[in-house]
Amino acid sequence: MPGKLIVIEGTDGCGKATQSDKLALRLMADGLKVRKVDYPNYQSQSSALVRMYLNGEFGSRPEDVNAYAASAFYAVDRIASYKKEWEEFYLNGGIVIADRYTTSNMIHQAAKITVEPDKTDYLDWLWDFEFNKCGLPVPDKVIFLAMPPEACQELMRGRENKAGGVKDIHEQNSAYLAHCYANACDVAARYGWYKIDCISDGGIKSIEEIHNEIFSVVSKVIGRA
Ligand SMILES: Nc1ncnc2c1ncn2[C@@H]1O[C@H](COP(=O)(O)OP(=O)(O)OP(=O)(O)O)[C@@H](O)[C@H]1O
Ligand SMILES: Cc1cn([C@H]2C[C@H](O)[C@@H](COP(=O)(O)O)O2)c(=O)[nH]c1=O
Repeated sequence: MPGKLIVIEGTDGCGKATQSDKLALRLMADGLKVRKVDYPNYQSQSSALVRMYLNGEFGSRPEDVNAYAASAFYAVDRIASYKKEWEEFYLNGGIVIADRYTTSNMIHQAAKITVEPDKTDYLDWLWDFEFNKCGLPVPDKVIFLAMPPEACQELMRGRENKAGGVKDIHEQNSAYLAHCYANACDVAARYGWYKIDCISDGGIKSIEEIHNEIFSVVSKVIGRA
């Protein structure tokens, strides 16, 4: 019987790695069969086209590659990782914690499409493509870290740059990231994602506070509440 797939989502720098690592470690410490995956899978050759895109080799603006083409790059990387790294584990009952998933295409690629019905058409296409046609599992729960763009910028400034000082074409474009955040709020509501408001009383909630909220939601999903 398949296990569970839990996705931690949000815009760039909102705390996904921090929270997904913490969650996976806590579940493992509780003796559960857990695996953590993250996307893009930069270490794998399967992410070559994603890396070329984010490095600006197809154009320096996100919209230089349309939502459908860019989504296909990311989907191919995910399929390779699923087949090689976690399909068997998941189908045999393992719990998979994903830092980003198909849901990142919903946030960052759907943001390129501003008119209706084009955006809904794209979202329907993406669902059918990744889950029905390509056979990736549908998440049991998507937890959306609602961290506004200014707060994400603050967190990313405080972090050592992931790529040795070089920002990718999404990170270089603060207007695009702000637009992705607005789109993420819309998509989260459409798909019933669990939304965590990461700001309270004008400040960013602590890592521990956000973790406890995530843990309580996930405990219900895995039947441990
Ligand atoms: N709630 C928080 N309060 C304070 N600092 C935080 C919080 N959450 C994360 N951080 C810090 O913010 C930085 C960015 O967090 P993290 O790397 O987890 O984000 P991310 O969403 O995975 O980033 P990316 O989208 O670039 O992969 C890190 O230095 C992390 O320690
Ligand atoms: C998995 C995935 C990612 N993206 C976007 C989201 C980010 O802007 C970049 C990846 O950068 P990170 O900071 O290294 O996480 O790519 C996307 O558009 N679609 C996806 O499926």
